[in-house]
Amino acid sequence: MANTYNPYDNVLKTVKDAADILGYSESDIEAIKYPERELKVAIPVCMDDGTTHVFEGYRIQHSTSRGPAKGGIRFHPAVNENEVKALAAWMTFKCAVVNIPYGGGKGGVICDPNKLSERELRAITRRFTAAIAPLIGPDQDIPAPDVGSNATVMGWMMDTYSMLKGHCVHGVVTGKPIELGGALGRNEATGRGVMFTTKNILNKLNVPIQGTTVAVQGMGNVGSITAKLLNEEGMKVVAVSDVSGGIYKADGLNIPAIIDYLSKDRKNLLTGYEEDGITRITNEELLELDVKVLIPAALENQINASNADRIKADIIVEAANGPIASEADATLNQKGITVVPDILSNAGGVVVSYFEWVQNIQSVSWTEKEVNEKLKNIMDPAFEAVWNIAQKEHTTLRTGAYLIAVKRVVEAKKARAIWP
Ligand SMILES: NC(=O)C1=CN([C@@H]2O[C@H](COP(=O)(O)OP(=O)(O)OC[C@H]3O[C@@H](n4cnc5c(N)ncnc54)[C@H](O)[C@@H]3O)[C@@H](O)[C@H]2O)C=CC1
Ligand SMILES: O=C(O)CCC(=O)C(=O)O
Repeated sequence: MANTYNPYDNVLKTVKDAADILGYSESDIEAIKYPERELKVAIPVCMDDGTTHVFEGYRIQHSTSRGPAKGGIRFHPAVNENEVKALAAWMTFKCAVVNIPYGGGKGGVICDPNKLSERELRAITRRFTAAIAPLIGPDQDIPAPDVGSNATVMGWMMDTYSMLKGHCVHGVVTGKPIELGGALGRNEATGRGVMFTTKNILNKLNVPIQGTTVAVQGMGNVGSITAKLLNEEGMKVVAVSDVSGGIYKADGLNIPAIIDYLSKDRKNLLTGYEEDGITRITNEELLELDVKVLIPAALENQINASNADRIKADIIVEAANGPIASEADATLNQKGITVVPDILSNAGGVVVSYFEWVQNIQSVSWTEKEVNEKLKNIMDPAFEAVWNIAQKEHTTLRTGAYLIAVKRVVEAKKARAIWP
């Protein structure tokens, strides 16, 4: 990743493009250029070897205009302030485009979970939760899983926060273990939303679902569930990858076998996975494969000025947040590649997080079938609305999504009369 890359600049540029089409003035959008609150914390942890290591963490609330801040917690070595700011802002616009009553926030700790013992990870999580406790809460800011964190981590966060409050607070985090009030279907929700979105775009472009080739970058929560569900729908997943590299098979990979392999290894790495007929490829090669659908489901800035002109997929469904840098968007557009933007295609996770929070607050529980149906009932109309506005305004789907989202956020700010 180039040192000069600042994903927050990407967000601001996209917001400005949409605001210009909407006819908003600089004053109208001034406030959404700045995160409302940023907290940087030091997290001292006693490591297994007895030494003390101080980790750095962040919780940033981009906006609470439409509701409490909402967004995941990332544990990754590349976490930095600009990244968390961008991730928080993307949450604001994601919640707006699917019209759920949240603003946007995000958190992160600079660490590599693959190099930590479970005890060390738990100690980081507990100390981090205590440090950001003044900012979070069911009515203020509700964390959830993101890269490097998961339901187990959310369980530790909920426990730590509840200890500080002196009573059980289910609604402080979502994506929790089912035993602690986690929503059925949350673990699969982001991938399921990506699957709905992929089917929607294929339908719009008159591309058959059966046998259509897909490559998925990243085989974590989002990528692996996406690959699984698309495979079950009859698409041919020919390539997948993770941080250790990728694998390719023209006839289609055995996705259930790959997921089974990954589930047996705590570090979740594809290294060592064997299947007849596979070729090992790099992540760069995966992105440049001649497939119908490319699904980046790992990190930001994977497609940028250095490789955009080599992308051969016809459709890119962004499952990761910010996988395409702004400067690459224009190149992809000129090449006739259709991009379905992150704030729409990966919104399934936060939508089911919203369902989890609603269930927690009301002390009720919905079946997985109910959750999945309600998710589809939000994702499909949101896709349709973005598609329609992009057609009407002759814009990309990304600009279309921001036309809807920016308008909702700006109008909410105006309705609250935040400025005199
Ligand atoms: N977990 C969720 O519910 C949601 C996640 N997202 C986004 O989806 C993306 C993936 O998140 P998760 O699947 O939750 O994370 P995860 O931690 O479960 O998986 C991340 C995957 O990316 C791979 N990876 C890491 N660095 C890589 C690199 N340099 N090149 C290729 N692969 C690499 C990892 O090996 C792993 O397979 C992120 O952008 C996240 O913000 C978006 C919406 C919701
Ligand atoms: O489920 C959530 O609240 C947020 C998930 C997330 O971090 C994201 O959509 O990027």
